[in-house]
Amino acid sequence: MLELRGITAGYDRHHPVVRDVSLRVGDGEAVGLLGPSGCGKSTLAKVAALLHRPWSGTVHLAGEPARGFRHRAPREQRTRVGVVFQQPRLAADPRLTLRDLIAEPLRATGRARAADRETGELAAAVGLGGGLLARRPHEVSDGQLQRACLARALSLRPGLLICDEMTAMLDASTTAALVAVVEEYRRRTGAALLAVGHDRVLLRRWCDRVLEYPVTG
Ligand SMILES: Nc1ncnc2c1ncn2[C@@H]1O[C@H](COP(=O)(O)OP(=O)(O)OP(=O)(O)O)[C@@H](O)[C@H]1O
Repeated sequence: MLELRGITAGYDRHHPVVRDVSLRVGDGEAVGLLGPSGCGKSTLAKVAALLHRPWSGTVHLAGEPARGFRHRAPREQRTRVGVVFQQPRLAADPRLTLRDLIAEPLRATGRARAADRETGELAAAVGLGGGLLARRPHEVSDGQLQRACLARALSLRPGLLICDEMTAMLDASTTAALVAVVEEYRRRTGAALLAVGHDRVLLRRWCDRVLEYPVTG
């Protein structure tokens, strides 16, 4: 589903933060990526989600080479990947209600009717009560906001879900609930998972395979 070959990436021309990394996530497979803080895991996750252009190397999604990154990534490739980041308050637009946050990708892809119908179902699937959907990010807890971000990431039914330290800020019961939602989604759709994090025990329990940074295959 995802193949990264020889990825080198960074933010300042002279200091790559990811150096020649290769990694493969097969169809339906769950791969964990462990590594110390600052080693470049999130940067690699952004490259895999087509949100950051690597300096060199190739990204294949569902067998096709990436045809662009960031705003140049074609929609049909971008929507194959759902991403949930560590800090929902940085990822979520503070002006949107949780309902609009979840519905936005469906509306943006011309499915406004489906958005009206499916937003409640997506919210229920991640354990968000309907009463919370009219609230904005500052009016809910981190756990509730992260549930909304997960519902949004699943809204376009991606074949690959990338969870970049999705549960790092959450307590044990919310972590277990969100992992269960991802598991149920994967069971139903056969989607693949790339889970990035520091929690070795969680990643070992959650994933078919756990890679340690630096990874080469
Ligand atoms: N947008 C950015 N602009 C400049 N430098 C950045 C940017 N994002 C990350 N970096 C730098 O790139 C390096 C790798 O960061 P990255 O977030 O990929 O690491 P990480 O392994 O995910 O860390 P953590 O586990 O702490 O989240 C760090 O030195 C960081 O300061």
